[in-house]
Amino acid sequence: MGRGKVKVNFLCSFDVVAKPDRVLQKQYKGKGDNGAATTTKRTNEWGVPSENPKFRAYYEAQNIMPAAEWPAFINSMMAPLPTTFRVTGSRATAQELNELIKAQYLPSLTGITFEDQPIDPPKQISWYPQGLVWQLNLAKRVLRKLPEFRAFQLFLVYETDAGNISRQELVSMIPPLLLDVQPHHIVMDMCAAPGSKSAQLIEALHSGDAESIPSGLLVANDSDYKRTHMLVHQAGRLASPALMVTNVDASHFTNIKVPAEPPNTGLVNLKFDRILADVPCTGDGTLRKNINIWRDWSITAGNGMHSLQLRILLRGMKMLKPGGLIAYSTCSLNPVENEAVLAAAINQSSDEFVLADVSDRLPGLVTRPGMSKWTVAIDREGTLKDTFAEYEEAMKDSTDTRKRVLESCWPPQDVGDLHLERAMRILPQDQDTGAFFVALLRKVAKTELPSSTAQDTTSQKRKAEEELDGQPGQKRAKVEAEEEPEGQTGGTYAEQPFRYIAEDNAQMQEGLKTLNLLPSFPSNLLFARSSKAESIRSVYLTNSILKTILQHNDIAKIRLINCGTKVIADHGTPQAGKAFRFMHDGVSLILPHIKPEGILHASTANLKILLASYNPTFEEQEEPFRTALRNKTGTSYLVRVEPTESEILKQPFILPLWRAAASAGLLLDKKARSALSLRVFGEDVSPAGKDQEKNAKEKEDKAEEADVEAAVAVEEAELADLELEDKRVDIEETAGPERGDADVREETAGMTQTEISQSAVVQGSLEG
Ligand SMILES: C[S@@+](CC[C@H](N)C(=O)[O-])C[C@H]1O[C@@H](n2cnc3c(N)ncnc32)[C@H](O)[C@@H]1O
Repeated sequence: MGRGKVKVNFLCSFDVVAKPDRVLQKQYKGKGDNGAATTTKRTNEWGVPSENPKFRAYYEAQNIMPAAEWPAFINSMMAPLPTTFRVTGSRATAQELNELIKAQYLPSLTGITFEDQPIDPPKQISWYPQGLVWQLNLAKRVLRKLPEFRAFQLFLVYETDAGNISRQELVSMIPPLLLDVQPHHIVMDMCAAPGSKSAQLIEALHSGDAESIPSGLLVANDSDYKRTHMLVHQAGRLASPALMVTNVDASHFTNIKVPAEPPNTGLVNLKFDRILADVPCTGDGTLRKNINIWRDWSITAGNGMHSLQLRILLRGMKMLKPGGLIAYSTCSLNPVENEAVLAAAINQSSDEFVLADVSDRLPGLVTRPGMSKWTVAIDREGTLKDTFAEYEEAMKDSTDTRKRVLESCWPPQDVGDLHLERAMRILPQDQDTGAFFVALLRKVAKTELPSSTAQDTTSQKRKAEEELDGQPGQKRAKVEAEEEPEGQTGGTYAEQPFRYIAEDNAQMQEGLKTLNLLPSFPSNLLFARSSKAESIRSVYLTNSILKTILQHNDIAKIRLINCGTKVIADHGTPQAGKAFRFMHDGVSLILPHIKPEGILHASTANLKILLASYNPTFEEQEEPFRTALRNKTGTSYLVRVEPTESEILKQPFILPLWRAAASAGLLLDKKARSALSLRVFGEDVSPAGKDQEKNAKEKEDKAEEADVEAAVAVEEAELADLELEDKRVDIEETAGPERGDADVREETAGMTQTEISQSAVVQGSLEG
């Protein structure tokens, strides 16, 4: 149901239903921090009412925290969320950027005050590995007024645009960390868009040697077609030959086929080492940024999400290898979307799954244990039932044929055995974050299973499947269908084909020769996206498992949207023939396979010239780079710059270069160019940066002109006033004092000339 359609009158009183039903029966008047009733409506900084009586009553009934903590909880939920950002990329470059933040920006952001209040500098998050995450808690209004913070903000914007920094909610960073992904892991992100967690998972896959291609894989899936394209954009920043993006309903994720391990033959279903099920949810943990939830929150919405969440988790569990890990997470506080889903999934899994104890994994992160007791709202009025039996009893005479609440929404009888306390709920007041829920399930190896388990579970499983389907008669067919689910999304699949390029393809061979690539370059792993085999424009590189998958699966069935990294593109013309050039995204993949003559060496002075204009001539460059450029005959090279003068920047920059007859330019998009310039030279020397500066200068000049005009206007007005005063003096001498120039002078005392001018302009515009 779209959020916009939820209609909740949050000032209504709840119906009082006769006992023994427990009903949320408060006539809500709002509660002050001391719990006393008050009629004041809370509003947050946006002026939006930020209390919802049903929300509070429901969660008070759930006991999600001790009653004494409600004031702190509500206060946190009403406050704007601090900005958190994560330094991304390969280990060495991320560490370097982090050092830059510490050495170059942090000192200037420390010890600052605003209106006599101390301003906190960005804070490094202790529990995030290598300290790569920072939290900044500063109102925009204040930020705008502090030049040091504005400079830092500019740096963040540039590096974010260039894909080196990712703004991401702090709590959302937890599930990928718990999964502990290694470069050889086969990983799936079932509900991946917009992709911040996928980006973390890709980084983990690439956590080995920066230049080596991971042997593992990330399948990043989302059922929403448009959102998969957001995902491509986000993951594209961390372009990986081990990434594929798909667009299916995760609860029916189609089995991906791969050849069986020898000596077996034929195809088998690909099984995963790690799966993330960051499922769709009601999202009430995101109240701090999605303020409309205060108004739209519905007491039964969680029940509505439960079934899909459970089906997605169960499908993930089925695709996991024994010994593998699956993280389940939501940004909802509701136990029906959290503990209830976990309990039902564990109980339907033949003792194959256990909740992992991850309490010591992220030292410093404050979490609350998962709950083993909760209650379920069975109608919009907020009638609560503690057990399914009570619910059935209440419903026995009901003629209401609408969808019933599933039994799995309630705690199961064996809830005490499931170790739900190992799940983690994160509350906003603990570390100034959004609210979140996460748990890690481990699929036990077959050898760990008790022998009796297999039989007991078939009947349990049937019952659960029957419940999820809602129609006992249809149970069989559905169970069979689940063995070989069809990917479902609705909508046709009309993506360009993914066509691997034959190794003897003459165009490709010719093109590769001009690029100075070594025979070790995996040209067998290159594909082009086009319906015609002969049309090769953009060339993508994948790893071998991705190639195997593409060769053995119907890509329309897995609804493949994107995969691999664009490494080379053709910029030739039909007349001149192919002219391949390197793409920035693929440089680290090319580097191990390029001959020394394919790399040009440049100084930071050369780099500055390359950044400052798109195609500087050879003549503009300093030696020895100028001669090196002159002596080359090809068009596509990598340029290596050692930032030797820098204390912090130690990693060489390797950038793609296009060499024309008398000029050579970097193949970098505007944003990457600006970010690199700011990072190395402390200013944006790029053409875009200059334009921006020019625009800013023009604005300043205009403002100055306006100031001058206004000053002239003030002078003229003053002259007029003087004339007036002269006249007034004449009159006063006969008629006594009036509000005159002295009052104006008093009002403007202490104002600068510009302020006076501005006040004149404002005054003018008000009047005029
Ligand atoms: C909580 S968001 C995921 C956020 C994402 N993991 C991230 O960190 O950027 C849930 C996602 O699930 C997707 N979704 C909803 N129903 C789905 C389904 N049946 N199968 C797969 N994805 C689904 C939504 O389109 C949405 O993008």
